[in-house]
Amino acid sequence: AKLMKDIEVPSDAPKEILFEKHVQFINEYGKDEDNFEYGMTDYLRLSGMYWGLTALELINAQPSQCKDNIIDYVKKCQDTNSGGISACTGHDPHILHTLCGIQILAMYDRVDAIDVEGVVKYVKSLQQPDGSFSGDKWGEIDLRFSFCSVMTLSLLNRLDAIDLEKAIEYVEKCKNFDEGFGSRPQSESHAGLIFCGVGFLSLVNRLDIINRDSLAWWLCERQLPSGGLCGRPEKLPDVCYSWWVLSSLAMLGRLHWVDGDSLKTFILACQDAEIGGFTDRPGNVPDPFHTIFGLAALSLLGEKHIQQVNPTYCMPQSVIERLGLKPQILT
Ligand SMILES: COc1ccc(S(=O)(=O)N2Cc3cc(-c4ccc(C=O)o4)ccc3N(Cc3cncn3C)C[C@H]2Cc2ccc(O)cc2)cc1
Ligand SMILES: [Zn+2]
Repeated sequence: AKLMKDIEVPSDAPKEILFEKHVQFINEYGKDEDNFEYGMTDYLRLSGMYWGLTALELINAQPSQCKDNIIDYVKKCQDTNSGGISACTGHDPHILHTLCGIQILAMYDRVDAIDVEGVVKYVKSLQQPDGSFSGDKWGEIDLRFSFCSVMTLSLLNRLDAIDLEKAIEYVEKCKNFDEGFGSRPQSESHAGLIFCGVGFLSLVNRLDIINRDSLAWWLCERQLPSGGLCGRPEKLPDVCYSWWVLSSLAMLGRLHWVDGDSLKTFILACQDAEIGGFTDRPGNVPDPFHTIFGLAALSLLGEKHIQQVNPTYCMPQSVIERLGLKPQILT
């Protein structure tokens, strides 16, 4: 039989959630100027802020930065003539960072702080004649950008601004024979893109397009003996795939098909006991990206000391309810 690539969960790995360590890790991340992280993550600063701030919100902790400074930073990242939002002042706007900026403002109920019409104009400008979306003015097309565009507009209650039927038509073209999704039509199925495809259809109430049990089966096939989930066959487990696979299963009403106990053990083992935060797999370097997806996955697995997370938006359920948003979830 083919040897399955997997890892061993170390026996001395953490077995409970190190809440205080994670608060410290997020609040101190990237502060220390001479450590390599500082300059490295300029190009994804606003995304890093969304990942860190949402992690803190889910574990009921406060950011060390005051909320007005955070709001002001998002405002400073909005590009006046395109309306798009950049990761960092002086960088080009991109839909990935535009979404993160809107997610941060929505979480703090401060969407009024920026030029909403400008954001709507920017997202509209990204839609192509075939219904697809580019990520920015340079024109790269990816299913991720369809998902981020529609999520951004749904948070602003402005889905009327785009050709939704064409957008849905394009996403249907990205569905593969295994019911999974890739970046573009005929691209290989990958758990991260499946999350984008399922999330998009959840936002537009069209999960009927998917053969639910075939896709749920493909997703559960990603679980390895270590309990961890991987993104494609023959790949190593990684905690962020816990989120892409679990949230997709949650939207499809098949979360119970995965072995939650062994997955929880794997996720807990990805915590850094020294400095806090989650890594992609036990023993590696923690970062805010894997921290939010580790905590959000634990929330989906029913961890009672973590706030309920919405599987479609990866935001606190209380925020989605306050905004009156009802993404489709199959039961
Ligand atoms: C460290 O190497 C990378 C590689 C890709 C990226 S990415 O921006 O294209 N991206 C998100 C991502 C972020 C981090 C990270 C490090 C520090 C911080 C601070 O907040 O965030 C790390 C990885 C990462 N990846 C790569 C990855 C994760 N697991 C496996 N891999 C190969 C994902 C990548 C794509 C992406 C996914 C979701 C999303 O909302 C935005 C981008 C960033 C750093
Ligand atoms: Zn990862």
